[in-house]
Amino acid sequence: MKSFEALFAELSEKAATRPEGSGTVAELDAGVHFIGKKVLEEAAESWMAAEHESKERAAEEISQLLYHSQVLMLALGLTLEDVYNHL
Ligand SMILES: N=c1c2ncn([C@@H]3O[C@H](COP(=O)(O)OP(=O)(O)OP(=O)(O)O)[C@@H](O)[C@H]3O)c2ncn1[C@@H]1O[C@H](COP(=O)(O)O)[C@@H](O)[C@H]1O
Repeated sequence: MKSFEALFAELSEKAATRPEGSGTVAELDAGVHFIGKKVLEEAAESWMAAEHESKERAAEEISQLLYHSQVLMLALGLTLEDVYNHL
């Protein structure tokens, strides 16, 4: 199991070292407009899974929403603290 902080550390490392085959690097290269659409898509899929599917499916979609949100943060150069400051 991976925590939100551990995932962000992993993705930050990928963004810095740009390993071959990383989906995160590909998504960062695609840019904020592309990443924003992924965030919106996963938000919609989380909602649909919550209303019409199972708790397990909703958890899966929410995990993807968190992942794409972190990629958006990286694309903007935001840290976890930048976001936590608003919680
Ligand atoms: N948690 C995730 C994660 N969640 C989602 N995704 C990506 O987001 C895609 C899901 O969006 P899609 O729209 O393609 O999927 P979909 O067809 O809508 O699928 P569903 O939403 O219907 O299930 C997946 O194919 C992955 O590419 C993720 N990619 C990576 N991670 C984590 O990030 C780490 C680094 O990944 P890489 O950069 O690829 O090495 C990995 O170790 C993982 O832990």
